[in-house]
This record gives sequence, C-alpha cells and structure tokens, in this order.
Amino acid sequence: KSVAIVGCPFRGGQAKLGVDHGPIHMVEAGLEQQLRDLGWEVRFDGHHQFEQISEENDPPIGKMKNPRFVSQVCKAVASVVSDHARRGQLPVVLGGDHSLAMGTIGGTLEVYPNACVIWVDAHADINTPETTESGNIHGMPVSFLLGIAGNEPEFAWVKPALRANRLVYIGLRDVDADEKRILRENGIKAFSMHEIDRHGIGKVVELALDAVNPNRDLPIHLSFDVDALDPTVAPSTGTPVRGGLTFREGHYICEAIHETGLLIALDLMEVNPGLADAESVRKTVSVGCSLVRAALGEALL
Ligand SMILES: N[C@@]1(C(=O)O)CN(C[C@@H]2CCCCN2)C[C@@H]1CCC[B-](O)(O)O
Ligand SMILES: [Mn+2]
Ligand SMILES: [Mn+2]
Ligand SMILES: [Mn+2]
Repeated sequence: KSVAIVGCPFRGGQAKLGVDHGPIHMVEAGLEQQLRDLGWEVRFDGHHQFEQISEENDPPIGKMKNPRFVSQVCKAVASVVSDHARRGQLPVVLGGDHSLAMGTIGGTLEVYPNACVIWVDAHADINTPETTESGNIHGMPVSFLLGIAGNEPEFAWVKPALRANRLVYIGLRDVDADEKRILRENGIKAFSMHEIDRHGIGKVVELALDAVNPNRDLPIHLSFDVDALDPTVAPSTGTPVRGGLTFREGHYICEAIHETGLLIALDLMEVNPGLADAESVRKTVSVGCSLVRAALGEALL
C-alpha cells in the first residue's frame, strides 16, 4: 500500500502568517522516512505551489475573505487528492489551514462516494458564508461539503457530496451559536470534550464509528486539526482552545482508526510554525508527525 504526501502550503482560509509553512516543517522533521520505516511506499511530489492571487484581485464576497484564492486552491487540491486516491494511494495532506478540507474531502468523495468523515477538531468548521463572524473560510469547509453554504458561484465546483449521517466530530469545545444550531438542525453527531470526559476516548471512538460506519465497511477520511489537542500538547496553532485532547487521546483516535483498516485519506491541518518559540514549534511539528504515524500503523507494542 502506498502513501502520497501532499504538502499544501496554504494560509488563505485564515489571517495568521505561518500556517503555510506547516508542510515544510513536517517533511523536514523526517515524515517521509518515518512512514517508509513503517513499511509504506511513500511518494512525495514536493510541496504544491499555489499561485497567489493578489488581495486587490480577490475582494471579499459577502463576509468571506480571500474567496477566489481559497476556491482555486481547494479545487486544485481536490484533483490532486482524487488522482492519488484513484491510483489506490492514501493521500496524507499536510496543511495549511483547514479550509483545504473542501478540497481534500471533495477529492476523496469523488473516488469513495460512500466514505465517512471523522473530523477531529476543537471547532466544527461548519459556519456558512452568512453565519460566519470572522469571514475566515477555515471556519466554513463543512458547510460547503454538506451543500448548506448557499449558492456561492465562486464555490459552485464544490459538490454537496457529504451526507450529514456520514460526518462525526470528536474534540469540539469552541462552537459558535449558529454552528450549534446547524449541527442540531442537520442531526450531525458530535462528541465534545464533555462526552470524552464522561465516556473516555475508547468508548467515544467506538460510538463515533457506530454513528457513521456501523458495519465498519465504509472508507474513512480522517481530518485532524491539531487544535483538537490541548494547547500544552500542540501550542503552535492559529486558534488554540484550552481543555483539549491529551497526547494519548489524540493518538488513540489515530491508532483506533488504523485498526479498522478502513482509512483511505488523512488531513493533518493547522500546524503553524510561525506562532511560538522554537521548542513549542518543534513540539507541535513532532506531535503532528507522530499522529500521522499512528494513523498509518505505528503501534506501541
Ligand atoms: N468558528 C470560528 C470561525 O472563525 O468561524 C471562530 N473561532 C474563533 C473564535 C474566537 C473567539 C471565541 C469564539 N471562537 C475559530 C473558528 C474557526 C476555526 C477554524 B479551524 O480550522 O481552526 O478549526
Ligand atoms: Mn479546523
Ligand atoms: Mn480548529
Ligand atoms: Mn485554525
């Protein structure tokens, strides 16, 4: 089985500099060899260069910031991911901000239309262009994938291919009021930090899989935002929220998903090496690489 590392140096879905340097830090930390050491055949075509659209040519559409830049990049990512998936490779997409998931999950669903999505994040990323307060599109990818973002001509290419009963969240703790309404209205299953405290991570992962993959026969796309982890574990990220997953809880999710044998795509998003001191950056990058290894089969025994 082979892995395709897809480096996406992209920050257009949010305002902080540095998250576009996430991929290079992960690759330079040795991720390629680490995955080869796990027995994977690894291909890495270099970090994708996305031609920047200048700000003056990309004015906001409604509240959405950098809409054309985000749309173009995500469209390009969707075809890169679907090409790899079509060749039977497992795309490991390194972000870059989480707006990229419009492309990664869009690409996966083209090849695996019955895939389910496990979204590990402090945030639901399900604002619509109407409900967003920040205008940052990294807070909106899920609404586009579900087809509830309204008809934005710029994003007409995003197929509403994700069904609400094929999406489940783990790690939520900073969800906007409108997002809570959207989750309820669409009956989307979400395991916040409260449920994790109550049941323990083992039970939560089982319940999450029961919700979207009851017969354990559907391909799984894992979209992991490092801000799901507690900021003491992954400090160098754009929207940190206290009270997050421990190092082990994060790894357990990845290990358990590997054990299903159903993983077909992985996103490791929002590592921003520009936000903290060298030691905190190193720690965040190292945790990111470790999570990827866990999802790809690195076991403790
Ligand atoms: N919902 C948000 C949005 O901007 O839409 C608002 N939130 C920040 C905000 C700060 C003040 C207290 C309430 N939260 C970030 C989130 C997007 C996270 C994107 B991700 O990819 O990092 O998950
Ligand atoms: Mn996110
Ligand atoms: Mn987040
Ligand atoms: Mn973020």
